[in-house]
Amino acid sequence: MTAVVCRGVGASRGGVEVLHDVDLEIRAGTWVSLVGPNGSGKTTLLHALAGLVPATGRIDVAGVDPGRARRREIARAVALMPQRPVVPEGTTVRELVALGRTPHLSRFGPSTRADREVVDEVIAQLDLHDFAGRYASALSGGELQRVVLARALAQQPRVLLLDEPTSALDLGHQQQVLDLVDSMRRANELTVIAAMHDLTSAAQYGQRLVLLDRGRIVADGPPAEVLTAERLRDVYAANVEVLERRDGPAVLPVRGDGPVAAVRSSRPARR
Ligand SMILES: Nc1ncnc2c1ncn2[C@@H]1O[C@H](COP(=O)(O)OP(=O)(O)OP(=O)(O)O)[C@@H](O)[C@H]1O
Repeated sequence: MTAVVCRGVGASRGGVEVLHDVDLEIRAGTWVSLVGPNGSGKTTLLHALAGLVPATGRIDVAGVDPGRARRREIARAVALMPQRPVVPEGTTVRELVALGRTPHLSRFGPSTRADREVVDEVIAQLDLHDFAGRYASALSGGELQRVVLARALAQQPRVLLLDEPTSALDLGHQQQVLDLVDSMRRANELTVIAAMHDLTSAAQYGQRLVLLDRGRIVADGPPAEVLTAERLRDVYAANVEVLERRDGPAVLPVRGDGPVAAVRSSRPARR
């Protein structure tokens, strides 16, 4: 089953078109890692999928057109874990996570026991017990990132959009969070689209990598095909070595004498 379709999608920010002619078709239950340099349009694409920025072309996310559907309908299909979460002052961690249930509540109705169980479960899964009663605004960046992921998971979406989900996390929490999302993907046929800067993690968790450059998709396929040293030099202006490993390619930055010097690869570069 197809979970996400984009046909000729474009989007503008501040009056400038920053996303051009994006075509994507994603099967339900797939993890797609969205990669690309700063400003290449990853956040804009995620926001277009979540109906937060207007887009041209056609978008279908779990049967919903995010440009036309009501917020509540969109929020039942898609959850976004934003790069820069906004936390209402005076909200506890538990209250913030419980906000994820809002699209499922009957209008003005109270939460049900099932809603509270979902909240309890994600709090346990993300090890947030000790924080549950604290104000979210008083958490560290990494703690807040886990809380915001918990809110997105409590939403029980069919498509989960993650915008740099581990940027503030230590190594252990990075693995914990990515493994948890992956286990939910497998268990519930959840579709995951994650903008990630760490290309090795992006390749480890994504069955498919979509590489954006200046608002266009320039490569789309299995990680080992997308991540070549030559392509990364072209797109990122970076010196890297791409190592072939059992669980996917690993991208190792190589110190050069200047920008894009001496690019080497452990296998022939492809484009
Ligand atoms: N609110 C805005 N107003 C004007 N321009 C914007 C706005 N938001 C983003 N842009 C511009 O749109 C382009 C795409 O930005 P976007 O945030 O989608 O990139 P990104 O790939 O997510 O970048 P990063 O990796 O740095 O998070 C950039 O040139 C950015 O400066």
